[in-house]
Amino acid sequence: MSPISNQDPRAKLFVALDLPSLAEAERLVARLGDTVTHYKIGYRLGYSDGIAFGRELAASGKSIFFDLKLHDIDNTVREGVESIVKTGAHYLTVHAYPQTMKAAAAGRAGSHLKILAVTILTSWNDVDCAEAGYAGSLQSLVQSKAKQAVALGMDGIVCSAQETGLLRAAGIPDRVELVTPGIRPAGVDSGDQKRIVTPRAAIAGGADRLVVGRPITAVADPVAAAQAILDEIVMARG
Ligand SMILES: O=c1ccn([C@@H]2O[C@H](COP(=O)(O)O)[C@@H](O)[C@H]2O)c(=O)[nH]1
Repeated sequence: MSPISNQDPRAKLFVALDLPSLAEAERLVARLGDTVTHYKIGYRLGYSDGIAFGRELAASGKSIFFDLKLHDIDNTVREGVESIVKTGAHYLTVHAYPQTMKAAAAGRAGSHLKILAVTILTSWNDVDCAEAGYAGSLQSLVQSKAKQAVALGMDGIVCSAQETGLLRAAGIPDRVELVTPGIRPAGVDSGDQKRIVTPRAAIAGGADRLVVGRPITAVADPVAAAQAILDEIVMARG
């Protein structure tokens, strides 16, 4: 499979393979076929067969995003990132703590792996930030973490699509990708997500890539659900 252009709407959509088993993930990827070109592998699959599966998908031409949200002592983060580089994956997340981001930058040096810094989870709101001991508003936290991530050489920021305008206005440069989970088509259950945006509004508001799990993986017709989101992406671009 030749690499798809960034202008192709499929390059904007990462489907989160949060499935209970490798067999179910393989079945879903086969069913989605060429409709989906970008996949995210997180804790659920990553802690079982997901790393090997991601390596296989990357070799077959899919774009792979390991959402492992690393945060550990520097040496462990650096060595973990070095292992992920060897899988051929394209993206990896780390939590946006300065030491962790510096270690991740060292681990991926000289490779094509892009490191994304997770600011504040999209399942959090202001109350959750206060409960975790943060002072200041959620938006100001996202902004300061994003600025620090850019200063430390991160390639992208994970935030809600509610914050993309704010981040660009605050000077986050265009070369830094804004990757946004918490995407919900109109009328779809938000589940545990607290900062949700529709696919169309997210793209119109400046999100570079959307991360979508359950609205595609937990429905009767995942191909139709993915296609409807791709249609919204096209509509948003006018
Ligand atoms: O802030 C964050 C960071 C990561 N995620 C991940 O994205 C998907 C979203 O799945 P849905 O089923 O569409 O809610 C999931 O894998 C999360 O771990 C996030 O939601 N928010």
